[in-house]
Amino acid sequence: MAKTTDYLALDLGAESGRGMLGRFDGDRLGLEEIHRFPNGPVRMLDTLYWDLPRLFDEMKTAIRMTAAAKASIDAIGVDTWGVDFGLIGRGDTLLGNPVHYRDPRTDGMLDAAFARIPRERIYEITGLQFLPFNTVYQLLALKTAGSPLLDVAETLLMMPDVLGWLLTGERAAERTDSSTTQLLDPRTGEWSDEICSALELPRSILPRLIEPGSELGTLRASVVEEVGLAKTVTVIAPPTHDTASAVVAVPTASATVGADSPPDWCYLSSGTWSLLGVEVPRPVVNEETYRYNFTNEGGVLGTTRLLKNIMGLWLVQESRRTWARAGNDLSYPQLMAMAMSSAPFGPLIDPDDPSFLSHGDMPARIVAFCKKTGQPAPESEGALIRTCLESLALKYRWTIERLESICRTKIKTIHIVGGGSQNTLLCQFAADACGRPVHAGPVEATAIGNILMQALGRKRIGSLQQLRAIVARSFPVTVFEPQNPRAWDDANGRFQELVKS
Ligand SMILES: C[C@H](O)[C@H](O)[C@@H](O)C(=O)CO
Repeated sequence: MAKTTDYLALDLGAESGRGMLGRFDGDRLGLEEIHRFPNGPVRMLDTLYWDLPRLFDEMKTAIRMTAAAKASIDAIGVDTWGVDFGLIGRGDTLLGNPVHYRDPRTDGMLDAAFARIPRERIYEITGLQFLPFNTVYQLLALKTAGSPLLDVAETLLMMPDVLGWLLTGERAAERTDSSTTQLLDPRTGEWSDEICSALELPRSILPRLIEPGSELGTLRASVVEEVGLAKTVTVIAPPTHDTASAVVAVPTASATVGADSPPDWCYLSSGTWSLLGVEVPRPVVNEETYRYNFTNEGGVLGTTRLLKNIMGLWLVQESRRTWARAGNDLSYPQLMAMAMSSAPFGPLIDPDDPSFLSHGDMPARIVAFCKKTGQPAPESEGALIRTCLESLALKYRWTIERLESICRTKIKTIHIVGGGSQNTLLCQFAADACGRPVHAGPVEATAIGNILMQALGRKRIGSLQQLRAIVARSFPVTVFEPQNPRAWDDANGRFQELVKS
């Protein structure tokens, strides 16, 4: 009888966090949700912050509940969304709460950076897509505002690394999340001195880099006591960028590590954001990836995630919040049913129009976009949600066609993983718009990738391929076959005009 080992994943997303207990018997993984908690910004004065003390407390609650469930945890791993960070000062002082990436402090910082080092040069070094909230522009905003924090900071720690430090006392930067900073050179694998000096950012605060799957440390004695554990537990740094953990858990049989043939599958990590890309054996940085603003984020075992950020279900989440604030509180199932029964192929939007990025009245912005592009506005909540989902599906097609051109390949299968893989309407639209089968699942891909990379780090799994076979044996996948291609081809013609303009 194979030995069963327990691992705890603390998986924090922009909308919610969870403690997931994974039971691995060497062949299959069982998953149990121990604790789920909401997440979201806290506005103080004019800044949007993350509520770090509450998030850490929720993580301790998850560990306490796991201990109470008598699970003998072999290791714990923390993952979160990318780009955001905390600053640590002398004597292990946390210098304030991390700021939320949708905070407008980075407005104008891209241009401010390009005035000091050419846009092309930043891309040449980092291979990272230009997004206003990349860590480098958040640091430049602090510098430009003359914030005292940069003067007294000893160490910058990305969100998962801050939480790892609070658990263990160790300061280190796990590579996958560090790759979302636009300060890392994926070829040298090191922080870029050139970008730091061009922007006059303190290179010294960037900590040592560690690989996904490596040991970070053990729980502090004070944490062990507070959560009621009998003994300390090892903390492994999984792929701490949630998207990286999700990509690990894609149940594909195709190998990348050591493969010379280009990928014939793509992944879409679907949630607040839609992260659509392919797994490649090395960074792809060229004129085409630059023109279409593709990114090279760090993967596991030497792989690279060549992908694009697409605005995602944030469009639906923020519309729902706007209507709820106005007293029209509609649930997601209600909104999906209303969208389903709305007329197909009404107005379309470019989901990545900058006007959709920050918090606020999303329905009004979508109506404004339609007016600006000479289209009638959606006439109901259902029609507006349908506009969002159809437009997302068409942006997936736009992205896949460019990935095929960049990688000289044909993508045969779309793997949709994460919470958004439960959105059957969007999964079907994605299959239809892209004319390729969608394999949806697993839902908890991030926690699964986090847990199985802990097991790999503990030498209980020998390869990424073996890991993915375990996922395929342990979790269901729903297949959506493409339908109605003609109608989507017509809509795609309209959409291409929109994204061009
Ligand atoms: C800012 C986003 O959080 C980031 O680009 C994305 O990769 C992510 O982390 C999604 O959870």
